[in-house]
Amino acid sequence: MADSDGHITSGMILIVEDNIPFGELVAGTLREDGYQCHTVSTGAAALIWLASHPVNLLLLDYTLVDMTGEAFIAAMAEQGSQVPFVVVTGRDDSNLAVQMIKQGASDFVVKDTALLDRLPVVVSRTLQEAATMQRLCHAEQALRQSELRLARAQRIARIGSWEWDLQSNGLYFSPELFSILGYDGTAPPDVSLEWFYRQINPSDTCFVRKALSAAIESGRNLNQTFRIVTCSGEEIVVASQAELEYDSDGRPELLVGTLLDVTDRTRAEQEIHHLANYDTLTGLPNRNLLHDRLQQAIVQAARVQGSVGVLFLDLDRFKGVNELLGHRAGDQLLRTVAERLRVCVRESDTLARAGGDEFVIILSVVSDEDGISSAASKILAIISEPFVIEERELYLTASIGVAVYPTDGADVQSLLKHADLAMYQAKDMDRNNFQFFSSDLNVKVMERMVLESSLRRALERDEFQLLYQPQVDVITGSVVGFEALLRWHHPDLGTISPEKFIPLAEETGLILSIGEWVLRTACRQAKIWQDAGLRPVRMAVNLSGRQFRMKLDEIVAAILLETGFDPRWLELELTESILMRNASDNIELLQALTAMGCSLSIDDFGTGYSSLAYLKHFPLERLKIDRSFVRDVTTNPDDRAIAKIIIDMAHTLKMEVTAEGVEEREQLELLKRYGCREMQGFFFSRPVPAASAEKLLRKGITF
Ligand SMILES: Nc1nc2c(ncn2[C@@H]2O[C@@H]3COP(=O)(O)O[C@H]4[C@@H](O)[C@H](n5cnc6c(=O)[nH]c(N)nc65)O[C@@H]4COP(=O)(O)O[C@H]3[C@H]2O)c(=O)[nH]1
Repeated sequence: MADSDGHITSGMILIVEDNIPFGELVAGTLREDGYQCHTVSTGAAALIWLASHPVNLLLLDYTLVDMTGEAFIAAMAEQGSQVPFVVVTGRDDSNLAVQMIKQGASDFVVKDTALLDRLPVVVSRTLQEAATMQRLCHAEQALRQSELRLARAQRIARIGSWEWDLQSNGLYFSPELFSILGYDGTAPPDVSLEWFYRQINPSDTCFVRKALSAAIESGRNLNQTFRIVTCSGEEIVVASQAELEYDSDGRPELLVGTLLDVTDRTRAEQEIHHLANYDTLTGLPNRNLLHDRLQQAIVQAARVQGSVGVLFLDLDRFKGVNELLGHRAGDQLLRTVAERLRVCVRESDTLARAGGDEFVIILSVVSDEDGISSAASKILAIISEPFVIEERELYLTASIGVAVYPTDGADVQSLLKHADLAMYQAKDMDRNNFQFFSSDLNVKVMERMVLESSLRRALERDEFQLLYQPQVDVITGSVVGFEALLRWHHPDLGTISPEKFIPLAEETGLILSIGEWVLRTACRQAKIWQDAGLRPVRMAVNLSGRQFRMKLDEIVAAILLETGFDPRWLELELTESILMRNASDNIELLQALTAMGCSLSIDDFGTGYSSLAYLKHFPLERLKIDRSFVRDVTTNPDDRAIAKIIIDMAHTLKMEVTAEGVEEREQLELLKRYGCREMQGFFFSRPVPAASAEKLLRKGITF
């Protein structure tokens, strides 16, 4: 506690005085001022009291009966007591005073007539000084601790720190910074700025110098990454950040910075960049980088009104080589082809592997078609030279399609597509030749050919993805199932809708392998969710007509076995037309599927020509009302009537019913009133990737 003048007027004072009446007199005076006091008459009693009580100040009579003042002070220090003390002595002896202060006394008072008047001031001042000392001590301790913590954190994070005193040009490096520079066991040198510049990779020195000057001139923070050669000769990459501090006149005084070893991170970034942009087999740019380079070439050509030639090369009958000699030989052949092609292109051109046995060459800024023709002829000639693979001589040819910017396309996509189309024409013309794209080509036929050829490769290139659209019980509000919907991410054409490629997949028979992939992926995903402890829900998978005819039950059984998915959660969606085609033959297959435990539903119900009489012969569990009826159900009386009939009919046949394509609350309310309990549509959620579908399943859908 302090009085109005700021004097400390509380605390426990131990008075050591062999003259007991005098000791009590002193205690009484100090008590009047608010202190607590305890009086002892010997040094030994004082030491015992000190050891067991909190004491803020000691008033020590220098001449004790049992020991000298000097011996008492030594004993006090020995027992670890740091209580401040004021010495009271009968003599006014300045030598003694100095000696006492040297021994640690805070003050010195003479036992004379004015003592009792002076004592409260001396006590208060001593307590105040002691409190200040204690605060200082704590602050120093905290500072030391925080410095230690910072040093530890810097050591763990491998962050070095530095300071450059701009006025004296002195440089300070932290121990961690020396350690980054390789001076771990060795003595660090006397650092100077010039010495530091010599540690930097010479190619980077210039910009580091410039960056430091710029930071000082502009006052902006420094943020630079550069290479350093450590004292063991190893090259590392470091990132340095610094900021300027100013003196009281506002002049730059200090540049304070950190330095971090980012070698591992930089290498990982370079590796990721390489993996994302280069083909691992041949080391050539991949499609990703090809797109970037073509874009750059277009921009450059546009600037000078020049042209760009895009050559799309496909090896003829490469598949046969692969099958005959195996994949290892196939890979070796592709690497050799890449090496040969590399020789044919200039530094400014780009040679990329577009996937499989396809390569693309960008001839940037070409003058005319003759230049492109001679490049293409050179390529064909170099490919037709014999290859020796695994001690076998092989002969290969290639077909090349050419598209030219700007005549055949103004952007990356159309140029690649047209070069691809022209390549198909070259293949048609008995291979081993090149063709320029011509807009007279039957584009529709060609486009189909391109689509078909890339569809053939889509599975092996992992270009398919399943999205999942939730099916919701509108009474309870919970997700009761998902419909798996297929997407094709074409590398050039972007995402292609299933409505566009499923018919083609059907015609070409590719739907069998694609459909199997869909079934396997959907079952595997649903099993992953179940294994993760999520509530089991239905997984609905679309089937196409062609799949329906090909031993579907065996395929489904094999996939269920492989994935371990319980068939009672699998629903197979068939369209009306599939069902009604060879209706009687289908019944057997449908029965085999339901015997396995799967359920069946009719998709897009209402759009086909289902015979109601027949419907009841099929082991169907669910009807899905087509979204074309749902769309206008609130406005079109006919659609409303159809929707109502379908719902009633489903119930009569003891079937479940799901409305598809619900986009608005009004549609939901109306269909719910008609007795439709399960719905699906954008109103609840669009089809989403697996991770988002999982979130919907965990958190539910609010509507
Ligand atoms: N306007 C509107 N549309 C909605 C709404 N809710 C859902 N849809 C869309 O409606 C389609 C429902 O699938 P579907 O009738 O089986 O129709 C499917 C199905 O017949 C076929 N399909 C999709 N995936 C596969 C598959 O894996 N195999 C087979 N064979 N066919 C598939 O492609 C069709 C189209 O599929 P998607 O483009 O994914 O289109 C999906 C879905 O995105 C909505 O509220 N409004």
